[in-house]
Amino acid sequence: MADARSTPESLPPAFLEFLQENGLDPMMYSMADTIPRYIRLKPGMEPQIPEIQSELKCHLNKVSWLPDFYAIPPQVQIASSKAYQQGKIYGIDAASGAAVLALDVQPGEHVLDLCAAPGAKLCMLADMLGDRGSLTGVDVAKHRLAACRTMLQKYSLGDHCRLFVADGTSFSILPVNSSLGSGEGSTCLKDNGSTLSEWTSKRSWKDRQKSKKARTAGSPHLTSTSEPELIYYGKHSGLVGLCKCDALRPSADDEAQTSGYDKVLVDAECTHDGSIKHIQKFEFWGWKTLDRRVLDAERTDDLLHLQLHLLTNGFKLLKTGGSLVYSTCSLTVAQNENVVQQFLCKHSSADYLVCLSSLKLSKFNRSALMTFWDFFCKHAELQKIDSADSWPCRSGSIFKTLRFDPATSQTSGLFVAKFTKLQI
Ligand SMILES: C[S@@+](CC[C@H](N)C(=O)[O-])C[C@H]1O[C@@H](n2cnc3c(N)ncnc32)[C@H](O)[C@@H]1O
Repeated sequence: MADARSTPESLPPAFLEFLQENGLDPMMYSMADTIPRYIRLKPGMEPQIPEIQSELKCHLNKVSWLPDFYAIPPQVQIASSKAYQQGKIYGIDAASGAAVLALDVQPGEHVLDLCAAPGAKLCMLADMLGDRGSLTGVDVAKHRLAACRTMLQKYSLGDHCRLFVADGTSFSILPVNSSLGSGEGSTCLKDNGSTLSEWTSKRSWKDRQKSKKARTAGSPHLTSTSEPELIYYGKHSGLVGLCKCDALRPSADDEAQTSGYDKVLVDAECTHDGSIKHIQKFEFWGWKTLDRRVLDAERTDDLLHLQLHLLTNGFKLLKTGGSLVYSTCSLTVAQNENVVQQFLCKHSSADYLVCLSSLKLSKFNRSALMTFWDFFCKHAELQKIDSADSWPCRSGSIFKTLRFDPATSQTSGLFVAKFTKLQI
């Protein structure tokens, strides 16, 4: 890392402009050397703490509000340690751990992680699930999903998991033991030869060309017509009889009501401005790679549109009574509270028009809201995150939403909102 203290003067003008537009304080990027690094210890490894401490040459400070998390000094590198290589620890920010904990996953549940890669949250979800239930990870980027598979295997957490390369805005495959079985409305994905073959995080020439094409076309994700590609399944993930519900068909909503996932995590694509480590990487690579196009995606509504669609589809795949957590590592209001508000606007007829008129919406978002209105009637509700009472975070500007930031939480920035699906 070049220097772990990006001062406001050292940040590139395009990024400073983005921060200013969003009322964010550039000073937080100078806090990197005062915020600890966090690791998660695989449950059951507690007796090995003294050995891990002596190997990392630092004390593991238990994070009192987050089980299995430890804070270590920010300069300690874990990648070359045996504890890391042998799958006893992995790096994950405490705020990310909180987003996963907010889902309150219970053994035996069916869980969907709609933007799963590179997979730290997926691993924690798999750990919470234990040896019952199922975990489905989805990501649009195949090479990033490769990292998920590597992590699941390294930490021996893959038995109940399956991974799909798919667009989370249209993904429609229900949990494995869905009551729909393999009858009408279900689909059985076949091994196309590449599914079961070993593949690595190295991307093929064809893949690279595909993403290059997508980037040139200004679209970081697959077209909604692309079929999901199953690229990993654990031996207890129940591959056969995959049930699909047509995510865009209103009646499919009924299928998901009873056969959907118990818990859904939508850790949406965002500008990553709340992640100090992410921003530092650009400093290391040279600021030029901090592409203004990524930041501009917020301005042009592309990203906000993607976030709203990911949240909407995740909610569609949720079972009645289930919970969904929406999180981003951006600190902007546009990618967090505004997305939540737009989403909620679709659920209460009383609030709907008031909301719609109060929001500064582009023509596109306004018509998208009108389209979705038919599909959702009063069955989403923001839920209080009970365990958060002891968390070092603050409330977002919408009641029951939470915000972590370096100054308040000694963590990276993260926004968390939890919804429940009510019976209608
Ligand atoms: C913030 S990262 C997720 C981090 C991940 N949850 C973790 O803990 O490691 C956002 C992810 O969303 C993925 N993504 C972007 N657009 C998507 C889409 N349309 N459908 C599914 N995933 C998408 C990106 O490839 C990226 O891996």
